[in-house]
Amino acid sequence: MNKRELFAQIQEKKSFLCVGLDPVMENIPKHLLKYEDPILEFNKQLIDATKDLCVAYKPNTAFYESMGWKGWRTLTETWKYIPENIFTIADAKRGDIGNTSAMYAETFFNREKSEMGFDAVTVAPYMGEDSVGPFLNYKDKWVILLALTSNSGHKDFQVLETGGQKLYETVINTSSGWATADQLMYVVGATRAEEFKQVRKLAPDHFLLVPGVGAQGGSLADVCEYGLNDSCGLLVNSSRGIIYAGKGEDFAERAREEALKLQQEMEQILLSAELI
Ligand SMILES: O=c1ccn([C@@H]2O[C@H](COP(=O)(O)O)[C@@H](O)[C@H]2O)c(=O)[nH]1
Repeated sequence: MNKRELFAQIQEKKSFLCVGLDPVMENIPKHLLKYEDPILEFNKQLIDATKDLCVAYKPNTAFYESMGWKGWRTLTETWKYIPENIFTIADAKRGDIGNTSAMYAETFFNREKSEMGFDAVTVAPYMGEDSVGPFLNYKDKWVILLALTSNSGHKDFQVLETGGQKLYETVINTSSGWATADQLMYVVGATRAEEFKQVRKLAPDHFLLVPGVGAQGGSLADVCEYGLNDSCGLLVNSSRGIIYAGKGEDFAERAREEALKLQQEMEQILLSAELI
């Protein structure tokens, strides 16, 4: 899905919500345990309940990888279940020397080989251009580079001054020369709302993937104050706040209610910004 198509989806659904699919077996409602793959069933019901309210799904691969080969199967089947017109993000935070990155890229992008064809993968910038390049070789796919993350540890490196600017600013400045805003997004945490003005100075046209709303306490309104651009430019993620809104048989309805609250807030924001 290209940038124009993504914005068209946002306008049609009046939403820039990304639902994070981060399931943990201990939190799966008990009545689903009778299924052969309870987590897949959980994900399917969540997708059915939210697919008209969101424009993206973001499974974090750690939640699947931790279950070994069965987890990879669940991830693959979850990806296959997501409707084709919804943007899919493998939150895998990969990046290695070139030939290894090429294998990571195949894992998430090469449907013929791995049976998964995500639209985007999250990538760590630390190893530099040759580690990101193999992902960018897939011209119809997206790289979402970690810039300013939502966790408290962001301060250990990302805001340190290097050559007169913060490290995350260097990441954006340098990497924006590697690909256009049609192929590159940045992760910027909702908990870093005070930095969005600066991020937008450096990356005016890029989409930003924004985790940290919901369980981590970030504010959608604060993010949007400076985060929006003329293509919306934001995919705002909530995982636990949506998928664990309810713990019983009505978990999917409760998840829908939480997703709806965010979608309705997003609709008002898009209207105020005259983007719909
Ligand atoms: O800076 C970052 C980068 C990634 N994440 C991931 O997003 C979700 C957030 O989940 P919540 O339950 O909504 O807190 C999760 O997969 C993180 O690993 C992030 O939070 N911050």
